[in-house]
Amino acid sequence: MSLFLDVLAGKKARTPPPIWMMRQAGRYLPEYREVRAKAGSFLGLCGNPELAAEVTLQPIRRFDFDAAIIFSDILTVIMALGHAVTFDEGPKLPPLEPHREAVAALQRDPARWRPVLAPVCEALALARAGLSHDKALIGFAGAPWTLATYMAGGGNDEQKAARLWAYRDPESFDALLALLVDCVSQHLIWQFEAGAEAVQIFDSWAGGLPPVLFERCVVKPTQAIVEKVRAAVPNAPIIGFPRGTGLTGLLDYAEATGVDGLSVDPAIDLGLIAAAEGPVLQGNLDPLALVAGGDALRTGVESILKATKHVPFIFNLGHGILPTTPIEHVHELLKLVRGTR
Ligand SMILES: Cc1c2[nH]c(c1CCC(=O)O)Cc1[nH]c(c(CCC(=O)O)c1C)Cc1[nH]c(c(CCC(=O)O)c1C)Cc1[nH]c(c(C)c1CCC(=O)O)C2
Repeated sequence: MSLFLDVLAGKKARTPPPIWMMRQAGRYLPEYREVRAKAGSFLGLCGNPELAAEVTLQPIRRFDFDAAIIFSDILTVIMALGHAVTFDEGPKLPPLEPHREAVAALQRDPARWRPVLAPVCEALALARAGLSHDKALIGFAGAPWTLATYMAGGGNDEQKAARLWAYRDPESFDALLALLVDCVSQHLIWQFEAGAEAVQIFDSWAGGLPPVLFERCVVKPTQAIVEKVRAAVPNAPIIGFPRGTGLTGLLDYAEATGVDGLSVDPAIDLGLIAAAEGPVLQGNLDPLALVAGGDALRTGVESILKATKHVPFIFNLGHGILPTTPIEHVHELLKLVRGTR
């Protein structure tokens, strides 16, 4: 079994810990930029299984990370529901009308989701075939709340449109979340069937919600996904990443959803959360400390390793790697985490 899966199964602390990075296939790598140019567009790259598998493997070849994450995007699920998604310096979606009719018009037949999501599964099979057995392959999906924030009209604006919709018309917003729970669960199950050995659920906009909305829109839908996926794939290893929730939100989420792993954002004191009995921890270096390098990187890594010395732990960033990250800093990070290995 790979070091990553062994630790995620909660067996024990390992020194050095397994390491991978969110968004590890991306624009900071020249070989990624080359394939991306060949594909023509980001969505073209996501929809081409050979090229998607190739960029999935690039960071493993270059850095020998312990896990590969399949190259795709969380917004593919929205496309499977029949809602338009384009990318132009970030995602651009026409806002879904906050009414029952608009939700009812979305595609709810799994047979119609399948052709849109199949390239992800084909890429997973190709990537798994290209990985050695000591490396794990991670699938992923966006969480219903974060996907709904993009559908309602933008994520990075305190999620105003989605929050207003959730307050003003709870019935249709909950129907949207329920549909997203079904499609995300099915997508994750298909990914396991195609060769994923663990999955991560990205809830990038889980932070800043009042407790009632956090419970209703983040915790409950994620709990339902974990249940559905485990019903189809017994013991499926699942990592949750509810970003920006603070310590108590994170602990509530972990306990209620039953995820195996918790990806922790940079604002959380890992020492405090390591002291609480909970899921396997993953995280949480500030991506900007990796951009900066030097002392910021060294002290950041040291404090994370010290805080997690006695608990099962997976080293990662606290959010995705930034396109401006110097490649030498990633090598330096690996040296700091792995010593001379
Ligand atoms: C919110 C979100 C999205 N996508 C994702 C999230 C959740 C994580 C997070 O909070 O960052 C998740 C994601 N996006 C991508 C992956 C691939 C796997 C990985 O390496 O982690 C994953 C796991 C590729 C990508 N997704 C995107 C890129 C850049 C596209 C390019 O090559 O031009 C990549 C490599 C585009 C994307 N996709 C999305 C945005 C906001 C953007 C634009 C921002 C940006 O350009 O970095 C939506």
